[in-house]
Amino acid sequence: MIPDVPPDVIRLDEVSRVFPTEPPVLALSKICLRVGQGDYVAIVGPSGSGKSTLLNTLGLLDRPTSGSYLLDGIETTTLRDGARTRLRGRKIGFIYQSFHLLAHRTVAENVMLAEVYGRSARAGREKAGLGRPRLGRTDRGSTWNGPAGRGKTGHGPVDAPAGVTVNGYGRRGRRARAEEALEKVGMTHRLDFLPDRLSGGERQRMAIARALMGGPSLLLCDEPTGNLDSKNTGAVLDLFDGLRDQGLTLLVITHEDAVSSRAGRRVRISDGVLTEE
Ligand SMILES: Nc1ncnc2c1ncn2[C@@H]1O[C@H](COP(=O)(O)OP(=O)(O)OP(=O)(O)O)[C@@H](O)[C@H]1O
Repeated sequence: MIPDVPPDVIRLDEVSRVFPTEPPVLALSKICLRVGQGDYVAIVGPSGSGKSTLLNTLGLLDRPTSGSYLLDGIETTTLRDGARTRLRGRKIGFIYQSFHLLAHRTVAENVMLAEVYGRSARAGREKAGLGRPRLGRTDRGSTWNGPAGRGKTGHGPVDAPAGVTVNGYGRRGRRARAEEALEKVGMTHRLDFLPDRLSGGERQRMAIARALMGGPSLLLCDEPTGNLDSKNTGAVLDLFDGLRDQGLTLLVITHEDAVSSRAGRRVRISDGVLTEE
């Protein structure tokens, strides 16, 4: 009998992305890439080589011009926006260099909000045709107001009384899931702190907890240690090792050898062409 082999988490076949500028830019050129469950892959390459375009494509924030992208065995290139957004919400967590935290929300609330708004905020960006996510926009409150909104009273999804559901999720369950995610990153002692009371390393750990909400199978990280000193970089990399050991798949864009040397695999992009190192 043939054993059941799980599909690759990521399978790209001849994926190209051309930006239709004048002249057009070939940002990704016939990229083939297979990444299995629990793989930890560093993406390196010079500025302008296509790293962010690749990450946006993998994160279903951008569509290839041609080629096939299977995520957990699902062909994504032919999915409609709504289906892509739901798939992204279920399977993918994002971590960025700047932590993109809401300044007036506590640690626990920031993490809880990821579950409430994650889908709609990302959908909004995609619909608006915004390539690389710039979450500073959401920090200013434009997108994060979401379907339930937040009046002047501050009464919004996070504040909703226990038992009231927002977007189909109960507040109490959301709080419990946020605490669980924060426990994974060693942040339960800071649940009710505001982000400005946290160190850089703590902020990034909180952002990692936020990315873990919803139980993604894939973490996409864009220079996750770019704002951290070497001690905090080490702590984040230890966390990544632990997540990989639990079966998460990680792809990390990085310029830092300290980071890429911890990954099991390194791929390089030059002028949109990907090669294994
Ligand atoms: N929306 C866009 N329209 C036109 N060209 C674009 C667009 N986004 C990216 N590009 C071009 O595509 C190429 C790849 O860009 P990308 O941002 O993916 O590079 P990168 O490797 O992430 O660079 P960096 O390390 O500086 O962030 C570059 O030549 C860039 O100018």
